[in-house]
Amino acid sequence: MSHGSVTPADTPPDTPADPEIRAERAHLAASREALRRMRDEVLATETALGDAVADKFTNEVLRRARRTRAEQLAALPDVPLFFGRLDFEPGTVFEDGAETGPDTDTGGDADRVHIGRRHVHDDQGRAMVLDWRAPVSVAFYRASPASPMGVRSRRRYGFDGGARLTAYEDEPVAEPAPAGVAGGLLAAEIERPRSGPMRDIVATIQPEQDDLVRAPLERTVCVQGAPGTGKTAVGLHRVAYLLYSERARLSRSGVVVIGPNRSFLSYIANVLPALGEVQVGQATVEELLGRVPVRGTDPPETARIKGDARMAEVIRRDLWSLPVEPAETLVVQRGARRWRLYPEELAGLLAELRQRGVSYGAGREMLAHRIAHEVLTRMEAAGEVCDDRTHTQVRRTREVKAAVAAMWPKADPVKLVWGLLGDAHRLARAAEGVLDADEQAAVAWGRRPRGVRSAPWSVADLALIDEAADLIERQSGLGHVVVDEAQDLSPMQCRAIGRRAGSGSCTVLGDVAQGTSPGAASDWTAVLGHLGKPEGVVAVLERGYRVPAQVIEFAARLLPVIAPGLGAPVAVRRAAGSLRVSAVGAEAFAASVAEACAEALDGEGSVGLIAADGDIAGLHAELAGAGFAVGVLGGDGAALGADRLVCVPASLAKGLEFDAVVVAEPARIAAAEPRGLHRLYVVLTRAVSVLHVVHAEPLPDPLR
Ligand SMILES: Nc1ncnc2c1ncn2[C@@H]1O[C@H](COP(=O)(O)OP(=O)(O)OP(=O)(O)O)[C@@H](O)[C@H]1O
Repeated sequence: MSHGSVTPADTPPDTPADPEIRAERAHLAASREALRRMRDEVLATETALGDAVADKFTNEVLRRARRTRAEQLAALPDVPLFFGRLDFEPGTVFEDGAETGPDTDTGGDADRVHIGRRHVHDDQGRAMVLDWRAPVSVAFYRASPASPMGVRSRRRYGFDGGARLTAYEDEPVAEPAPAGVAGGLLAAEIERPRSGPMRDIVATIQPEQDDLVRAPLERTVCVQGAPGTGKTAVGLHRVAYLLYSERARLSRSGVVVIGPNRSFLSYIANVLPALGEVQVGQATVEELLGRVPVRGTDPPETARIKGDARMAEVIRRDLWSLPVEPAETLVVQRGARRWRLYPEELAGLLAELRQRGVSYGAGREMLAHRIAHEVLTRMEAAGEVCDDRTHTQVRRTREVKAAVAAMWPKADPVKLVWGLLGDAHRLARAAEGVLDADEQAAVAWGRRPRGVRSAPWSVADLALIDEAADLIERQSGLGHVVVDEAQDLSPMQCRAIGRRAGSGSCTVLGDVAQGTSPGAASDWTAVLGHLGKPEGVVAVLERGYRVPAQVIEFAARLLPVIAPGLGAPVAVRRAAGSLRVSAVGAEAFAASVAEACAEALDGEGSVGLIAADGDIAGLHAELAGAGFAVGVLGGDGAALGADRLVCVPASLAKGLEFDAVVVAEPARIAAAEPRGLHRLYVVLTRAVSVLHVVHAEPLPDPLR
């Protein structure tokens, strides 16, 4: 790749000498002004609001739509409106030299478009900035010497912290690019110091990522990727892309992004709004399935069995053991006459309905209808005139209701699971031949909790309740579901999420080497099967953008133990001095950690001190006592971005990143849980620039 002129970003002249930069800045300012006008227009449009009471709802909907549209058009002050430009061969984009807008006539004989986060047009409706998701923009990410897509040259821009354009880099598409990461601006973008939440990567999406981002809505995509390969980024950008290309379908059915915990969700919360998408739901699995408050935690083995797909069969059997054959004749009194249905007739109706494959609740409804129908058949045979009203009346008689209640009892998902886990005999009946005695003992509550509200519900129980709920009444699906850190989902959780997706598609993101939950997945085909999307396509991302090679090579020493057969990631950057490992004496440990933090703070950007959960409070107290401004990451993620230095419990590190990371005592992280080495792998791969490992105990074997 060859570069055009690059103005050093560290000395941005207010009136740059380079006329190209002056012209580009003018276009940026004009685009910003045009976007402001577009937004003002939306807000000023007085949609004809009706005043009749019946119109109130419509009015509210219109108002809300207007507000959303205005939010989508709000320019974020520190995010530049465009980040790239394409010069196409003339006639590729515009017919006969037509131009995109008033500022795009400097391309000589080229068709020139600026690519940005939003579509911006001028007064006459001519495009000033094309949305990165528009079909023409694809070439920005994919044009290559082998397939130039009509592009002559691609320009990327550099900006300073205030979104002021300070540099550009031209890349003639016909020239082959060297292997490794693209030009200086791309490397600079990746290394730009982090502060606060995750940001978008629209300016620098790589071809292998773009393939996944633009995969069609119908396709379920499963991305296996080493730490920092951009899985989360790909998932969020795919959402933005799908909302652009399939807006009508998805705005009806909805999209949700599922992440491992609240602090992770707050970390990624700004990415979609920065791309103009303000209406995507985000939830943890616990929130998504939360029919009861979670109060308890299961031992790992219990969690693993409760998460096993065999539990679906146990629950199905337990629920369908509820309908029982009637013992008594049903007698319906109408006026002076009595109509009888004998037990064997009722049993026939029951058996027939059980075979139908309908949900439990629907079957129950149908039973009342079938009974009423039988009674009416008899009445008609005896010469009585019946109509729909008669049917309804019969169905609603006390006798029919009582017969249905006895034969096909009402079921409630929470009570069902409560009853099942709290009754060893009932569990044994439902689990016979499915779970062995030890497994049954592991999932049963020692003693039945008094009520459903006071039960020590665990996260794993939520998926059991959800399974029961769906058997009782089928749920309707969303248009698209993105699941991040999917390797940690149990099969039962996958089933629950798959039901939310219904006939819609999923983006499944994860890394089997980072699986830390008791039932963590080692095989994506199985995950897709449990999600009910066996046709999903598994793709592998290999190039790691976050972590420098020296650091990833150190962490990858764990791979043969934690994920045999999984290839080591290929880092796109090497950075001398990016890895330090300090062995210190136990007495000097705290001071050494503090010193490592101080050194990390000398550099730019965010610093994470990661340690075993149980060590965090002590380390935080030491640091605060030594005068550091330091926060502790808690469940809500509020500490991210508040202080430059944050203490991070190892269990919350997943998915996060910091410019510099200090890892205190890896052996204790590894020893803290059954899949501790997987946790350690996660922890060691959070650094963008520098990783400093400080230890007094010996390093875990594979790292030595
Ligand atoms: N094409 C790209 N251009 C610039 N930055 C990128 C690109 N792809 C990824 N990154 C950056 O690399 C970092 C890692 O990305 P991301 O968090 O999406 O990776 P991940 O695969 O989800 O990692 P993990 O498995 O550790 O959760 C982020 O800072 C992201 O912005």
